[in-house]
Amino acid sequence: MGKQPTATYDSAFLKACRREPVPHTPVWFMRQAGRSLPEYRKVREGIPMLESCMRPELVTEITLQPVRRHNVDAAIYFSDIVVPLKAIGVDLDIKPGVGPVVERPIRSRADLAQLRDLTPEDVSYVTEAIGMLTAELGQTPLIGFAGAPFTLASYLVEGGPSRTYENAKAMMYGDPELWADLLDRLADITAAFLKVQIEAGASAVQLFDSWAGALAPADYRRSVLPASAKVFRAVEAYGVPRIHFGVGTGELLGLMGEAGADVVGVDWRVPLDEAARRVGPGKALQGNLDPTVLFAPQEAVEAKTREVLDAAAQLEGHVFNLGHGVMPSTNPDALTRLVEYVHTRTAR
Ligand SMILES: Cc1c2[nH]c(c1CCC(=O)O)Cc1[nH]c(c(CCC(=O)O)c1C)Cc1[nH]c(c(CCC(=O)O)c1C)Cc1[nH]c(c(C)c1CCC(=O)O)C2
Repeated sequence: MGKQPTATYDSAFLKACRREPVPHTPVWFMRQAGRSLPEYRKVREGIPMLESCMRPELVTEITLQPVRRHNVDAAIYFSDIVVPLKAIGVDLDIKPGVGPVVERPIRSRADLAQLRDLTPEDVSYVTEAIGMLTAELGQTPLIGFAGAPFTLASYLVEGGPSRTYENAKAMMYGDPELWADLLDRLADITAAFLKVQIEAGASAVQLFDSWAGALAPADYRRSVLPASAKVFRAVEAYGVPRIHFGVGTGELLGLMGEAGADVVGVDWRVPLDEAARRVGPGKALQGNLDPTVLFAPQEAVEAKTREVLDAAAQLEGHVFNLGHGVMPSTNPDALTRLVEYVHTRTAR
């Protein structure tokens, strides 16, 4: 990775991603901004989710809220995986309590016409917000992110959230050429969206392939990995760490690393020492406390956290996180205490 002469270069988070020695294990949480915070619910009142993603001042405030409150080692840009799709004109919305809903699902070759390339002008509010954010964040790194081609395709083909991905998988098995073209187009959009964030000042990027765990390894390798690898290759030259995360991906961890990640995110189902064996050398790991542990008393949270840290003891690089996003009903004080506990316990 190239050396970046930036204020964030020597942060514990970026050092851990680069597998260098750290003063303490860095911590951040997926979905650290959002409904678990009363200050978030207050500023979002009456503003639809997608609209709030397009207001740079609001994005800046929401992104900073968990950094102020929890003393986490990184901020994650407040947005959503469907923002770049909305920006190129796909008719979709985020329905409260449901998730992304697409007006005209992509089921045929003609439907691909909904997807054109993304230009920086389509998301000028992202460039503006990241400029404001990095000025405020100083030495705290900002993580940019995007949805991976498969997870985006799952919403576009199904038309909304799904448990089975039956339409997406039917296309993948039944019309592999259309599927490959769809994922390739999504790879270009995703890569362009990550480039905008890196050029605006993001210090790292995370590719969320949240639902890839629904796939068998052979299908992932054949029908999904090439598109995700294209995304990682497209941003390689920037030299910023690339994190690759999915849920239920125990059987895919090696392949998710192979796709081109520097850091592989692990959910709570596979202990980190076993995950390291599956991923192989040369990559850091991120994770992996079960987010529901935060509903248990502090002693139980600490005991489960020690299990994670013990399993991580021999890793080349470890970024502490939950195994998936913070649940909206989580007590935010439990998160603040968790950051403090990990920092104290791992201080070197
Ligand atoms: C699959 C996925 C989506 N969006 C995202 C993913 C991948 C991450 C994951 O695996 O959880 C990514 C995402 N979405 C959001 C963030 C915020 C950044 C952060 O982590 O703090 C991130 C990283 C904000 C959001 N994205 C969404 C919210 C809730 C909307 C609100 O606050 O009104 C937030 C804060 C909406 C959304 N958007 C999506 C879902 C499933 C939902 C939840 C629907 C609901 O329960 O209401 C799609």
